[in-house]
Amino acid sequence: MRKIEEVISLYRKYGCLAEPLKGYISNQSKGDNLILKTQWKQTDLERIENIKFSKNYIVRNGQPNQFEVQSSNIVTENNELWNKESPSGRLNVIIRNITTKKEEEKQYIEIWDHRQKIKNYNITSLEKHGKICDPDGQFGSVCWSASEKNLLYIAEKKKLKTVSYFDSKPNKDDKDEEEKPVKGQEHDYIDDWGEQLVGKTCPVVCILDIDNGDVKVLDNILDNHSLGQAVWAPSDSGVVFTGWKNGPYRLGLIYCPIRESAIYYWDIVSNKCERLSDDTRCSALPRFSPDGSKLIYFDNDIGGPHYQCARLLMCDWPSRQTSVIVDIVKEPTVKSFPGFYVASLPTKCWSADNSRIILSSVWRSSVSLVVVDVKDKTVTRLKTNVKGDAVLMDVLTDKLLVKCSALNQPPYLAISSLPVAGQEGEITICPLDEPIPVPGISWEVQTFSPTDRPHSKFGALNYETILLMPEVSDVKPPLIVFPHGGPHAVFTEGYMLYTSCLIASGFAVMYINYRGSLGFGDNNLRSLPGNIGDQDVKDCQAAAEEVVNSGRVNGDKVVVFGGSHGGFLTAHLIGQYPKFYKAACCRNPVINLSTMVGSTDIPDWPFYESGHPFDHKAALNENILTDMWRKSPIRYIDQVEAPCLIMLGADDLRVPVKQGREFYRGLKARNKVTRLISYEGNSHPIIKTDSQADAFINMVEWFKKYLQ
Ligand SMILES: CC(=O)N[C@@H](C)C(=O)N[C@@H](C)C(=O)N[C@@H](C)C(=O)O
Repeated sequence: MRKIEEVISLYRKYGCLAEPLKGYISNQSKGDNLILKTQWKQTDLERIENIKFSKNYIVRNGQPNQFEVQSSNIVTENNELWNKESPSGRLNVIIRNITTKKEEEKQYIEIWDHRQKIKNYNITSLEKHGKICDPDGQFGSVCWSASEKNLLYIAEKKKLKTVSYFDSKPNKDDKDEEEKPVKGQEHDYIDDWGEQLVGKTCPVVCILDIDNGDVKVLDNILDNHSLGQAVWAPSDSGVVFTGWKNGPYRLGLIYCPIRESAIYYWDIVSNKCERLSDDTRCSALPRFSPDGSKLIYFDNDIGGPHYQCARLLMCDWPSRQTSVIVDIVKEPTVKSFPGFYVASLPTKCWSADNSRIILSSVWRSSVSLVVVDVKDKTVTRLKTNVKGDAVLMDVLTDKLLVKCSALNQPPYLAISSLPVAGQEGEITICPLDEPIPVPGISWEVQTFSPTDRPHSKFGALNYETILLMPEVSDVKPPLIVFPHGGPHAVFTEGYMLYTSCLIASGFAVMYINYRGSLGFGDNNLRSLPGNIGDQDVKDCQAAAEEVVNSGRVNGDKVVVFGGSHGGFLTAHLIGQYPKFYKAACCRNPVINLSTMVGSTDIPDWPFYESGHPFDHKAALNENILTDMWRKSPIRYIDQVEAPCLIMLGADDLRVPVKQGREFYRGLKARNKVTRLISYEGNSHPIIKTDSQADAFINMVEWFKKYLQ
């Protein structure tokens, strides 16, 4: 293992690489020449901040899949919330966040042509709505009308002004009723959508008239709903959007596409709103075909596992007839299509001839490009000529802009071509910049079939691990067992900074996609709820023992690391197998399911994952309390021997700091070696520039100390 000074310099090197955030193929692209507009981020550890910059490319499409690339100069922008060109490519909109000298936050919508800024609207001063939602966020979207006369965006609904009962400022009589401030409600609790959506209470659809700056706010078209993901309907006849039901109270929405939601259409002429999707399902991610004849979206159950296998549906726009294009896949084979697991979709995801959809989806332990023919409802995996994950960023005239990465390869952008229908086999990825891999990392995916522990309902299911090894190691490396969180999430063959730095520091790392992970079929995913703390723990331990018994790692130097549900598994593993692990590090761990219920933004999660039904009226009782305790790591705290480092995001609403603190106190009271680090300004993900770097070095130091 490297010295800590070397680990720090490794992190400085790999932790500050530029990473592509988003990009699109410009509508100005013509024939052979593609114009790509991309936005990047880069960590600056000296300034302790993430900077953002844009980069444009001209790609000449010579021979098929042979592209000549020129990249433009780099322009930095940190206050740009979004930059999107109009359908013709003639105009660009920039939504800008400005903090004034008086520390006021103002938002502007700027319209640019090829020469200069031609309009600049101070949206905040209009006082028509609250803050504009991040277009990349849960609710966000920014969409030009086909006419290029209007811009669709999502903003927080305007909140009532409130004043004290003792406010003596005279009420201006000219104010209409809803403008008059309300007395005595300044301290009312305002329900919001929870983790990373604090203050997001009721987003609404807004329409800006590009020419005169008027803003129309659609804040009364759908009662008691939050609106988002809005797109223009064909011929700008109205707006299609996703509506999430607000009441009776909101449950955390991020990472939880199971909150009651439906797809709606608001007609601009009638001002009427109609629901397009099934109100017994959760629907989201509406996308029109280029000719406007078809609308697709995804749906899954309301409630249940927080990520699920989703259905792909298509609405024939003229007739509004809706059909299922791709259904849930309950039990795929190791090689077959495992179903759709989609957290987001690029704005454009259709082939030029309106017959196919292209997207990225989890496919066992990787993220793959997938093509769906909406006529014959076939699903084809697009294999690429590079290892790792391929995430679709944009499609235009059957050219694909793809974000690629691998376990040893930081993310880069590439261009490729969609094969003709029926011949979707392997595609050639053409990088826009020369990929620079992290040297010395090899890996292999292993499949486990725990036939000795079949699931009571679904029988023999399998799961996978990814074992990453340092290529150059004169001794058997120590092993970090690394289960993912969720639990309905997955570790894939894409790049992760922490992992590449751990390997480069001399550790072996084993990702564990235990049963219940995404990408292995719906039955696999649903096998875990009700069995957490047992099935997932045993899956992790079986995999860890297998790799130790294989002699490839130093079995006397095994440690474990995990975040959130991965932290839950970490705490379980050191409690249930106290002699096996020499040290542990858990980030925002779930420690006690019953005490999580009253403080998390997702109280349905501890109920559902421990096998108990949930609705908004759900309350703990003696039976549930006992069962939750039995499934929680706190149950095994007396057995813990491994020194345990606990890292918390001080603002975490998902797994509140009380969980980690409960574990810390229990360990301290039992004279166990433990340390708790609380990172201010971080929520569930500990990703602030300095915090993320500090957490990594502290974790490596902790492991090195107890592996000596
Ligand atoms: C997949 C997922 O994130 N599920 C949500 C319900 C969730 O936030 N789960 C947390 C308990 C968790 O484990 N989150 C993981 C993904 C993490 O590492 O933050």
